[in-house]
Amino acid sequence: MVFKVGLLGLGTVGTGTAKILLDAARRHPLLETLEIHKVGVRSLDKPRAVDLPEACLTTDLEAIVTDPDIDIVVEVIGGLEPARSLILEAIEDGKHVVTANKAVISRYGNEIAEAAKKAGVYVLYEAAVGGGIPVIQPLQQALGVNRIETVTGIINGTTNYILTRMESEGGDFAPILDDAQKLGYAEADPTADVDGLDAADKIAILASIAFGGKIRREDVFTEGIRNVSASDVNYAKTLGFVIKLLAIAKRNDDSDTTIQLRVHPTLVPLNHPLASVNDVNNAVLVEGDPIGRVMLYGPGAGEGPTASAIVSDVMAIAATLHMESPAEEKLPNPLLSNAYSDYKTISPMEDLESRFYLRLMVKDKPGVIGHLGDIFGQHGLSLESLVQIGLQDNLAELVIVTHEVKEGDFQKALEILKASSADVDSIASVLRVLG
Ligand SMILES: NC(=O)C1=CN([C@@H]2O[C@H](COP(=O)(O)OP(=O)(O)OC[C@H]3O[C@@H](n4cnc5c(N)ncnc54)[C@H](OP(=O)(O)O)[C@@H]3O)[C@@H](O)[C@H]2O)C=CC1
Ligand SMILES: N[C@@H](CC=O)C(=O)O
Ligand code: NA
Repeated sequence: MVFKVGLLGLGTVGTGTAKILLDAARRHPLLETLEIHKVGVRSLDKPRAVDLPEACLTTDLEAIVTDPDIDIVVEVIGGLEPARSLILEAIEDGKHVVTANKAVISRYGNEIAEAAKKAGVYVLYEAAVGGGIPVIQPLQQALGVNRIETVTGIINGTTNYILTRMESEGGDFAPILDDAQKLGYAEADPTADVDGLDAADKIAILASIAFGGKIRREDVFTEGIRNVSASDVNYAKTLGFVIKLLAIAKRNDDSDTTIQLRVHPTLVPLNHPLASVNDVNNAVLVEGDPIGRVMLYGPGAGEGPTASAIVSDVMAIAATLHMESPAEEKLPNPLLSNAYSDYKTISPMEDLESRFYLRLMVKDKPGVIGHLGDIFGQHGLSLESLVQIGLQDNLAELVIVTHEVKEGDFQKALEILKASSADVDSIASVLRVLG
């Protein structure tokens, strides 16, 4: 069974989406059931970073959303129009829709949801918030049993990238914004990022899901980062804070219907979990009852991460189509069942490479360190650092960190060390070092 995808847009996100769909190997087997049928763009002459049959490309986007062969429409052209109308037309034509368009979903999500319900199709938008981080689906499903109290997010990659570089390099945001645009993080009009509008779109979407109600987009209090200067960033640092553009949705304690909803630059204490979310990364901190705090963290923008979210939504729809197809009727949902036929081969531990931390007590006499060095050298083991920590009862405590070495070679060297009783009194501890 093959499901056909109509892709509207082949810019940053569209290109990433096409790359995944054209290279399904070693991904979820459902991706093998998906095929790009048509791709809608504005200009046919632009060079493209993906190889698609020329006949695939068209500037006639209406023809894609009404093409009877297409099952799923992916909208990644951005902007309000014609994106909104194309989504509605696709729905009316009985197609499922996947979109990354937070501007459209935050403003017209209710109209779109009504139309989708009437037509009996799905509209999914995981890519619209937090780029590649699964945020929408966890809020709807895995965290759905919780009574959500607060959703606090760093949900604009461009401004987080700018603020992080302002903090690490000093300087104002204009030249750094140029880099964010080149990296494909920023919106076509980066005002939406810098002035907090993009984050406001996203928190409106999250609040609606977290608190189970419609949100009027214009109700989100919004302040961007334009007025945050290099001096503010520096003073904040001196006081033990970092400045982040936070989007906050909070249920008022005494109310089931009233919530707070705002986006503004905020001084975040350095020990807060959101303080270490840097560069283009986003994070959404969810506080709920009974789960407590959960933080969803990862790349919030860019070609690959955003495409990952798009294709995961397409795959979720393919799973439902798969179950509805007459040949497969009564099969379980392929996303909820694991039926693997082959075992994976696990590499033997002795072949794995890692760095090691070693603490040992050695005799305090000349030539010991040279002898240890010989043993390590014979096993291809080079040292990153060696520190003598202290001396007591004629024993010196040495702490060693090795460079990467095969586990098997390290263990052989360790056996010889243990047996070198003339030099080594005892091995106090051996730990593996990450990275
Ligand atoms: N970039 C990112 O990191 C993220 C983006 N998003 C969202 O994804 C969507 C797409 O963003 P992005 O890929 O960055 O945008 P780009 O500007 O890179 O790409 C837009 C694409 O849509 C096509 N297009 C635009 N308008 C029309 C039109 N009227 N008719 C036909 N084709 C059109 C363009 O065609 P052509 O190539 O011919 O110019 C281009 O291929 C937006 O909604 C954005 O908010 C969400 C998360 C992250
Ligand atoms: N411009 C947005 C792109 C993803 O939504 C951002 O910078 O986060
Ligand atoms: Na996401």
